[in-house]
Amino acid sequence: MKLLSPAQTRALDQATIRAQYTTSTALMERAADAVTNWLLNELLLDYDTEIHVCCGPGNNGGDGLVVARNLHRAGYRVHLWLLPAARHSPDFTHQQQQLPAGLAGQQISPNQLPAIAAGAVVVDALFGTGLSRPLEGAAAALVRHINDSGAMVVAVDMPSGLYADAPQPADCAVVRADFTLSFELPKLAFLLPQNAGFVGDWRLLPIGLDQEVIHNTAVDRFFVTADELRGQLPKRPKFSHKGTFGHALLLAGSKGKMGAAVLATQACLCGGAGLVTTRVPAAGYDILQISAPEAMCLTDPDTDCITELPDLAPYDAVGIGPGLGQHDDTRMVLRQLLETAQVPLVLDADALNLLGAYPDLQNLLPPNSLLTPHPKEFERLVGEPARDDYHRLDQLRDFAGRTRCYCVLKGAYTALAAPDGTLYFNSTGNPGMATGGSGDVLTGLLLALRAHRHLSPLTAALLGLHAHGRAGDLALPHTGHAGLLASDIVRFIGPALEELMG
Ligand SMILES: NC(=O)C1=CN([C@@H]2O[C@H](COP(=O)(O)OP(=O)(O)OC[C@H]3O[C@@H](n4cnc5c(N)ncnc54)[C@H](OP(=O)(O)O)[C@@H]3O)[C@@H](O)[C@H]2O)[C@H](O)CC1
Ligand SMILES: [K+]
Repeated sequence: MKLLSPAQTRALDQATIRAQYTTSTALMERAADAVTNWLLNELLLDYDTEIHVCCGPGNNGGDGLVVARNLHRAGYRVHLWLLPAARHSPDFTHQQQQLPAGLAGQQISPNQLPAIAAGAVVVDALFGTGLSRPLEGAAAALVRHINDSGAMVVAVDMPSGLYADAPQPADCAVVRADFTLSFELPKLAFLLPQNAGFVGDWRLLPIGLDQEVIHNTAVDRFFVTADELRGQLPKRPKFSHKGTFGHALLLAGSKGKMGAAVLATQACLCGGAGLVTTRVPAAGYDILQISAPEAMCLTDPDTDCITELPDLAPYDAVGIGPGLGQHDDTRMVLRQLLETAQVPLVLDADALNLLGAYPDLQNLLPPNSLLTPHPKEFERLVGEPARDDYHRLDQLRDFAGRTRCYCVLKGAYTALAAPDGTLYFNSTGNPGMATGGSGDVLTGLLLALRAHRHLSPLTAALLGLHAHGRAGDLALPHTGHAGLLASDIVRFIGPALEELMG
């Protein structure tokens, strides 16, 4: 799915109106009907609940007027509150004229705010994608009042006060919604941790916006759904053999962190690599052979860390990092790998920390390498803390462009930046996956997909990120959030990949 800017969203509305020979009022009614239906069918409003619909001066407010009218007609207890404004949008004015006699909107002011009981529902239709500056005066006072009320808050399109794709100054008033009901496509703001408390759970309501226009709108950021990935993992041909799916080499493990090597190895096996060889320090030999008998084990001469790079000739892809440690000799192995590798690389954990501590190594990164930092590792990699989540995305793009690599930023809605600066956000996963070893599993899975001979670097990365989160989602009913372990993710990699197969 494309993540459009507010200007692109406006253009899409207009194009839809032209393409479908409809009017902006009719489109507004579609949007408002979708919100009304969601409130009735998903929130299961009951007739005793007090519903406060708060409307701003633009089309977001217009949506609210129609929702209020719909609910009033259906017999619900609706209170309608309007913000004072010098100008209203034409559609707002039109909808205001359509209000039934029993539903008069009352204007609020900073000293006259509505009484909102904790058991009430607030429909926030103050501002949507047309927000042009931070909220002040009556709007800010009403938003703070709503946030303090304890009522259930449902935001129409956007939580009011939040920008769709840019940071707002600290301390400005933003609605803290329980649910945000957005039309057709998500907004970038919904995917960033700093906005989670404002957006709440978000849902997309289809309103029949023109698909051809969406298709023709150029964007450089996407929210990647299962529908878009399904079929992209080639089916295994009947006469395939283990050589068909590549031979992966993993360099992982150090004293006390051999489990990371095990998890990444298991994930690589479950990710479908034809053969997996794992290089571990000598002390890891028994551990790996017992816990991953399907993999081959190459031991390093050193007991506790990796000090020598094996011959790379047999391998189709190399992964390095899980549990690796940052010993000087290990760093030399990393340098040698970056200098000599002719096959795809996946770099994680301590390999990234070494790249951060010795930035000259970054110049050696072969193009199309895949790096998988979490935000702290990413900060070490770029050597500068991000001002906010938007700035971090800029840094991610810059890094991918500068190194000509694919760089992941792990988290809820894990982001991937491609060398051309395009951003892709993953749609799967759950908070139970924030657990030790989860990243090692991702590395192993991505390594398997990079060893696959028929996947582009981008497709391999997107499939891997999706399948990793989906495996966690499939494990969740069996484990619960707290009980979800990295090894549970491994168990469900196979079923998650099966869903994506052509
Ligand atoms: N396809 C769709 O997504 C559809 C969306 N719809 C709904 O329309 C809104 C967008 O409507 P728009 O009128 O463009 O914008 P808003 O309603 O968000 O607000 C614009 C008005 O608010 C004023 N404004 C902006 N910022 C502030 C502020 N901080 N304080 C006070 N007033 C503010 C703005 O005035 P300007 O001075 O900036 O001109 C406008 O008057 C979208 O979010 C959906 O809810 C359609 O209904 C259907 C299709
Ligand atoms: K809103």
